[in-house]
Amino acid sequence: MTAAISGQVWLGERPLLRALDLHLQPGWTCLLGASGAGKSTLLRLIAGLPVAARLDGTRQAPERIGWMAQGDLLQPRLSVLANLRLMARLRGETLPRARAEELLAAVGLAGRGTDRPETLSGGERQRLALARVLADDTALVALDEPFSALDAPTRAAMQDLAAACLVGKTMLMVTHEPTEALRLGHRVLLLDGAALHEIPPLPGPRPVPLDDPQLAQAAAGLLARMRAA
Ligand SMILES: Nc1ncnc2c1ncn2[C@@H]1O[C@H](COP(=O)(O)OP(=O)(O)OP(=O)(O)O)[C@@H](O)[C@H]1O
Repeated sequence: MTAAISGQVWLGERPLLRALDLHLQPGWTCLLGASGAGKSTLLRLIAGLPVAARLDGTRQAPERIGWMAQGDLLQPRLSVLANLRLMARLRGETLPRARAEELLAAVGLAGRGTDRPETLSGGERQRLALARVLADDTALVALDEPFSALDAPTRAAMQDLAAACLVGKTMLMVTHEPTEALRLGHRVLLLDGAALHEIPPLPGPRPVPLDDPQLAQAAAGLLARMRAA
């Protein structure tokens, strides 16, 4: 087990989660739910980030956690390479240049090291954000709708790339997209009625191929369940 959180989560007098008992294992756990249900709050609680809500319970998580969100948090004045090496620099460490170049190549950004973030497309910026997560090399990676601003083909490509690059780590990802949750999720959770509900994952390796005949049907079923929630 990489991380765990249990107890109750309260937003003032309103319970966001009543009998929370979540244990995260290596692989992808995808978290869905209606807007305002508390997905980002739960993710941030696990990541140890500030939230408006209060946890009455316990949290167990690694000291350092990777973070990837819709906003890529790139520093506009720094080059691609410098952005990639920034986190290590802030910790007083050095990410060797050869390793940084290797990571850029792994995410399809070979040769872009001296470019500025403004010259990257939305998909390329998220590739760089993924490389930064890989550079951090944390056991747990929290992802808050990281691909939701991307067009459909770029989004699918990022799902494939993230699944390939993050093998062996523990990922908790908030998403609004049932297909994305089912493609990546070894475990799929729906937050509804202040409780987490297990959605049966699809069989086979991750990511589930886009043309898997079971994917569209399962995604339609999950969407219907989300609409009824
Ligand atoms: N800074 C804050 N101050 C007060 N209430 C907040 C704050 N941040 C979130 N909330 C409230 O906490 C509840 C859960 O918010 P949260 O962002 O976790 O939901 P979510 O499921 O991630 O929603 P979405 O899918 O729209 O991002 C919501 O009712 C929201 O209004």
